[in-house]
Amino acid sequence: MAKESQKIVAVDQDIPVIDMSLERSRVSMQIVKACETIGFFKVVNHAVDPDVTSRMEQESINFFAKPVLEKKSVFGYGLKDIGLKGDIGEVEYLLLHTKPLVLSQLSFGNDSTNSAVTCYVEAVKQLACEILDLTAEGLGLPPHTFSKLIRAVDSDSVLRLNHYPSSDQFLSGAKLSDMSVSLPRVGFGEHTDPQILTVLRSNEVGGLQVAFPDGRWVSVSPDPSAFCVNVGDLLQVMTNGRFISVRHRAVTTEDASRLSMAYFAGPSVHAKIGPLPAIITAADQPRLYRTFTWADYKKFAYSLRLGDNRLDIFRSCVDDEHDEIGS
Ligand SMILES: O=C(O)CCC(=O)C(=O)O
Ligand SMILES: [Fe+2]
Repeated sequence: MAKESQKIVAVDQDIPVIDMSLERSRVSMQIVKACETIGFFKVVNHAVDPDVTSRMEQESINFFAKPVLEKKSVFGYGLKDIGLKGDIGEVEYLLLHTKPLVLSQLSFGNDSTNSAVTCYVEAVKQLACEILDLTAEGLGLPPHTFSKLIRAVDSDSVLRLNHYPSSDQFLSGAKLSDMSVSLPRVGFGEHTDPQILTVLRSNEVGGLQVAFPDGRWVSVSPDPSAFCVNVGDLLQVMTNGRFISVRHRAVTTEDASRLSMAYFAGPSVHAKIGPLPAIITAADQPRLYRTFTWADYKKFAYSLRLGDNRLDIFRSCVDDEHDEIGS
């Protein structure tokens, strides 16, 4: 039996759904509240053109329908192995760097693929920056405090396409006659996202679950017209722990395959990340994290398992650092 702390609720009525068309100050307050209480929310009535999303989705479907050998020849493709430390899941994925030059010369698909990916990345980047600007405003910070890190020419943001096959097509080779396939399978194990902010869109098949501070795992109902947004580790650090980098996971339970497209908005590898002085001063709080570069953080994160807590090592022991953050 599931422990109380791991209880799953079937509905996601506790997940904030933020209507981006509402009055700006209201949206910004709602975003800040969601980031502080859960670290996760959905946005609707956003500015991403549905045609741009559909084209990206179709390119993803086309890619995952290719023979495995062909997919394996594409840089960034992964089958079941997540990271380098032995984590596995019922997932195949394609990880793409979002630098314009990389996107204009993809090693799969054709010109139309390149254009679909470029347009989608631009659209979700705009959305991530808009959400981050609203976040900064809600915190009383200069509007571009966070988004300037994403807009930097050498921003290290990535797009990951995840494909979770239906339960009758498990990658592990299990068959429907196998009783265990009716149980949820781990698609993408429990983790936090390392970057600043994640903007994720999925098809109509569910599977994403988020951990609430009270210990519940809440299943997120799929809505292809919405985007799921979650706080990443770096935003937790920059807000000195005021925002929660939410733990989440994806399970496969349905007889249909799930496709998710996650844009991870990150800074340049050289960017210095640490609690923002304005946040520490405003809350009159001790500084919880030391300053580090995104390169330092990534190097350390690669040495850990997917579900490990990566932030503890960056906890502050001293209170005397005043490096310029985000430079
Ligand atoms: O597919 C999902 O809904 C979750 C994927 C995810 O958490 C990730 O790619 O980091
Ligand atoms: Fe994630």
